[in-house]
Amino acid sequence: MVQHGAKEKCTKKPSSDAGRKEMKSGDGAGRGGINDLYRGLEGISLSSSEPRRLHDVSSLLFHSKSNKLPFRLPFLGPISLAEQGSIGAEISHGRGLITTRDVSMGECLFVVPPVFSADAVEVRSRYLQDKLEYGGDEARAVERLAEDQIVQKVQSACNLLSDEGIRSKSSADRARMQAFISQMSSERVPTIRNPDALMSVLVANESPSIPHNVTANLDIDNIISIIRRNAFGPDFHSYDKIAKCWTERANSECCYDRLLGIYPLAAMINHSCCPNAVRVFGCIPALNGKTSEREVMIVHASANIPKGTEITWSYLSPATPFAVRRGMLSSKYGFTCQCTRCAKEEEALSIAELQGLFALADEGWSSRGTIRCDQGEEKLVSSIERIFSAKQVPIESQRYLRVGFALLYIDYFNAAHSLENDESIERKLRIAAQLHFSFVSCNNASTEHLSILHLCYDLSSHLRSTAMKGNDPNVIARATSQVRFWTEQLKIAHMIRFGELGQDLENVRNAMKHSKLVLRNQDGWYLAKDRFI
Ligand SMILES: C[S@@+](CC[C@H](N)C(=O)[O-])C[C@H]1O[C@@H](n2cnc3c(N)ncnc32)[C@H](O)[C@@H]1O
Repeated sequence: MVQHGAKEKCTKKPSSDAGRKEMKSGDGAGRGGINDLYRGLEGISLSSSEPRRLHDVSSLLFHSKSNKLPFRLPFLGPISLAEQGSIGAEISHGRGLITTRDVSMGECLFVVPPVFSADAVEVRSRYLQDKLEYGGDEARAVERLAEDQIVQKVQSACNLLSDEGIRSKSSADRARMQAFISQMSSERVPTIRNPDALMSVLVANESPSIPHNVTANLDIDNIISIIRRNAFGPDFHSYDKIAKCWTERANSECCYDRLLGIYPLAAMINHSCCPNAVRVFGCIPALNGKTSEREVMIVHASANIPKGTEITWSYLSPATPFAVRRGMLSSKYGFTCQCTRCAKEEEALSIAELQGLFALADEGWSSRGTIRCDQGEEKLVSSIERIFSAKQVPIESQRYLRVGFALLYIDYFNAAHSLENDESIERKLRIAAQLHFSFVSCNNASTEHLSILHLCYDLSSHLRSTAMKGNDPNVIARATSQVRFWTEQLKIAHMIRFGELGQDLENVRNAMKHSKLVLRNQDGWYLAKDRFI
């Protein structure tokens, strides 16, 4: 049961030390310029036979300064709340979200603002002020400052509500507090009697039916525990990168719009290692005379989802190897994942010859970004591919397994940028195609997937440039169709991640330009103008 009882002011000092849900980005140095990408797009038809989707979310992302919103917030698409044991819905654990009709890949499921969030500009200024005190743990310092800011905001809403004199004026605060409290651990919440009413609470709708005593039992430990279990961190970037950027660019503008936010509806989504939804964060224009832009979370379907199916996403990067995934899910979230991918990978673990490979995947994970792409690496990736086929691992299992080696593969493909001959580029492209299809099975349009697709685009356009220098029309036609294939894959992945991009070629170009800049450049995030990933 959500706790309602004696009101108490929150007085203890905030402090924090927990890790948070994060995704790792795949970085690498780019070869082909943006212009190559544009050239590859020329002549590619963007017309789609599918009907237009509910909302063109991309217009929200690309025209965020236009002061126009294509819909009202919160936008709730074809979703509903359900719980384990509900008739007609298979929920993996406790409460969860399901689709209320068949949903197509890329369709927007919901768009919500946070009920509480850390303001990046304020956290950055605190961080730069206190910098000397961090003793080498700058990443933790950024995380702690972000967390402390949310604690303070919750405390002040809480204290405001405890004040009898202003209680009647604070329905927005009451709604936010109610949404916040609804995230107390599932053992302490009731079964869902009225899914619509709970949905309303989770998105902080200001309803007169919200009780006045929502501040009950919310001491500092409760607040911190809710933040640590449910807040959404930087997602695409790590606190490490943010701290580095802030330190190195102390005199320039703040280059991260969001750090940490509380999204109670999104916190209802359960985990799967082969999920059917992805999230991105965006900024929407200020409304009603308010000056600052608002952060929003936008959730899309990353696969076709039949009506009544549970909506899931991955709490970890899909590129996390099996053993690491299992350990992290157990220690951080307290469960063992039972998804198809985990079952297939566990089965593969029983093949003796594959066990050495599992160890390699773990090693690649723990030394990510530091592995050098030399001849040894080439042998390593080739031998992974050879073992898969020699041991006749079923295609489905191969796909799941390959994603756990993604970091090794990404390093390997990055090495292709310094390659001397087209034959080896072609070989890499063939392997890349396998990895691309693997990502489609595990987590469409994840950061790592987009990174691989951009690399594939570069490799194929390099082959096409070489072909153009010769005079063989067949070779040129083949190379051109390869570029088109990868461009099309990129377009689809972008549509999944950022929603329906519409018929406007310019929107697709912008999305590709933006994510290529972010994914492939160490300074990408800083350089990118539209910060919506
Ligand atoms: C963010 S909450 C998800 C909503 C949760 N089901 C509820 O009722 O509040 C995360 C918690 O849900 C549970 N959970 C999420 N995904 C799960 C899965 N695939 N299998 C088992 N438990 C899961 C774990 O207890 C986890 O700590």
